[in-house]
Amino acid sequence: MERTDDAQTPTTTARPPRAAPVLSHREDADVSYRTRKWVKPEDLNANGTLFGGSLLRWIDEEAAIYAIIQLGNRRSVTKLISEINFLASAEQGDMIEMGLRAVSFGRTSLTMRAKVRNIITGEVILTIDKIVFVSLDDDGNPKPHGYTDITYDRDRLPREPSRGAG
Ligand SMILES: CC(=O)SCCNC(=O)CCNC(=O)[C@H](O)C(C)(C)COP(=O)(O)OP(=O)(O)OC[C@H]1O[C@@H](n2cnc3c(N)ncnc32)[C@H](O)[C@@H]1OP(=O)(O)O
Repeated sequence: MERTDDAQTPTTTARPPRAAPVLSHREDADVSYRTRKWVKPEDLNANGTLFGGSLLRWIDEEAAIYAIIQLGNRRSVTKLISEINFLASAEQGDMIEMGLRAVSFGRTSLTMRAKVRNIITGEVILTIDKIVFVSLDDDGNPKPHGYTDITYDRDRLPREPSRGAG
């Protein structure tokens, strides 16, 4: 039986060669870039470009680790992710980097902004104005974290005496 257009496997159209973009190393005005990812076949959507769900999973994990370090509490959970604006995409083999910055510290929460860019094309893939994480107590209720600004060290990480001791 002849295949219809809808049934065809998507193919990636070759990008015309272009000069490598000059990206600032790890910082821009909005965020500090942290984790880089390589776009693999399992990360693609039916259009043959980066699947938004994969990207959101990576960002949520990145934000969770950032919040845990900033709030000094492993029980920090995603409360809110604001509008996600997909501006560009990435193809198999591209490398992307994810950036975050703390915007404000509340009593129990931390608000961050996120940006993802394509290292190969230099394009911004998405921006998220607000990602809110909440610090929880052992009963799962919001717990005051006591912090008002960013730490650049690992000094808030909760210590577990039974682990890592000589
Ligand atoms: C890493 C992960 O993937 S975690 C998995 C996904 N996340 C979850 O499962 C969390 C499920 N949600 C919950 O358990 C609850 O909503 C909780 C415990 C997080 C919060 O409960 P709430 O009843 O909203 O708590 P409460 O009203 O006290 O608000 C807690 C904080 O969140 C903030 N907050 C609550 N709702 C919002 C909102 N819509 N937008 C922004 N901030 C909000 C509050 O301002 C408060 O911050 P502050 O103390 O710094 O002022």
